[in-house]
Amino acid sequence: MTSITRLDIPEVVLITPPRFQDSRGYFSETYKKAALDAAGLDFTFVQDNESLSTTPGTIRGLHYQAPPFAQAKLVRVVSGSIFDVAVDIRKGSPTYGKWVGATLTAEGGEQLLIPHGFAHAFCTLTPDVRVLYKVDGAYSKASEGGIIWDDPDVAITWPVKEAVVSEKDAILPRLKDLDSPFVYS
Ligand SMILES: Cc1cn([C@H]2C[C@H](O)[C@@H](COP(=O)(O)OP(=O)(O)O[C@H]3O[C@H](C)C(=O)[C@H](O)[C@H]3O)O2)c(=O)[nH]c1=O
Repeated sequence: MTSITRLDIPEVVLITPPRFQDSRGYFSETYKKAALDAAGLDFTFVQDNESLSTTPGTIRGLHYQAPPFAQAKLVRVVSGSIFDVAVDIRKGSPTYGKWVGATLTAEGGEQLLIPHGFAHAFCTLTPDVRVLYKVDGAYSKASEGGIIWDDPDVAITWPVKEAVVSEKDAILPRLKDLDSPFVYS
């Protein structure tokens, strides 16, 4: 049975599909639309992404795409482990600016479902981390936005003090300087 747990911001959901172990290893249905639909998680994913981060302490994000190119994401790890984070950036939300996170591991097969209206980032905890994630909207570079990973107002408790980030991510704005394109409803 797939384990489905809503986090403290309940729109963000931790999903752990079962693994069927035998003497060869294991088998797992890593994505099953019917299982998510049965839990009221109605998403139609249109693109699969993969990233490799070689150095522990790499942080990718905090990123989002603005509507009409907003992306929900279903994130999992196939090698290593990450601390995965979602920040609520829906104007008017009771949890605006708040974050939730979960540790996702290749060993455990945990997945995080992040809906529209959230900025997403992860920090790698091991070398050579491969992250796979489904998105329900195609890539739109022109629609990309973000928040700096160590925004003191968001105050994410990252497992690292110094991070490896891209040049693009190093100059992302603070939440207080962002006019979020998302509205809570
Ligand atoms: C996201 C994306 C990127 N690209 C190209 C654009 C660049 O030439 C190259 C690296 O892109 P970027 O530096 O934005 O990759 P990440 O820093 O891993 O960005 C991702 O990191 C955080 C965790 C996210 O949640 C988003 O999915 C995404 O923003 O891949 C594509 O061709 N298609 C895509 O969907």
